[in-house]
Amino acid sequence: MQSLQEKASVWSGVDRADAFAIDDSNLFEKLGLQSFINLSTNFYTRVYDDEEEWFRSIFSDSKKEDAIQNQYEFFVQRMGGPPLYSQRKGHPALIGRHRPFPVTHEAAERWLQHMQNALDDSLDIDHDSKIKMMNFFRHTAFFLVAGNELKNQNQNQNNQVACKHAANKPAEE
Ligand code: HEM
Repeated sequence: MQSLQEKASVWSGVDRADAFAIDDSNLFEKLGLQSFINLSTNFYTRVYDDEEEWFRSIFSDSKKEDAIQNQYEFFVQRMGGPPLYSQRKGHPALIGRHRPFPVTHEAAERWLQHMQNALDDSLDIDHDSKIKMMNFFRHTAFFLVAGNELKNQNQNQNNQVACKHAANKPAEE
């Protein structure tokens, strides 16, 4: 049986090495906190303004400011910065935390389109970092789609899947 990681690679078209090239250097040190805040603010402004109700409604139980903070704190800690997310909320457990949401192939593509547009707007992020981030986002998005399909196959399964998507990278590296 294909693992979630293998499905993520096939569906996203991004292999593991490219997905985790975010670990080849410390993107937090390179870009700084404000770039991550700007990116998540731009991204979620697009999401909450989406003309497609089916997509917008996935986020309707969350306050925009909370969603922005959750996202940039996770990105910061995953890309070499301090563990802001885990200090506040514990392990990211991305599959488990996305359990309530319909993370379909279609939703992943729309999420990624908003993120691509937000990155295109980001003058404070260099081209190489954008490519690395987008590969990580794309692979992770389809990792979540694979987790969503597993959930649908077995509603009672415990989805605590340990994975490199959520591993902390020490700030001093
Ligand atoms: C594939 C399409 C995706 C959909 C439909 C989706 C949907 C959602 C929704 C509805 C939330 C709740 C908003 C909040 O209260 O924070 C959320 C949270 C979150 N998402 Fe996603 N997401 C997707 C992809 C991703 C990807 C690719 C990542 C990481 C690279 C990610 C990381 C997170 C994080 C860290 C949170 C905060 C979780 C929490 O603290 O509860 N998501 N997502």
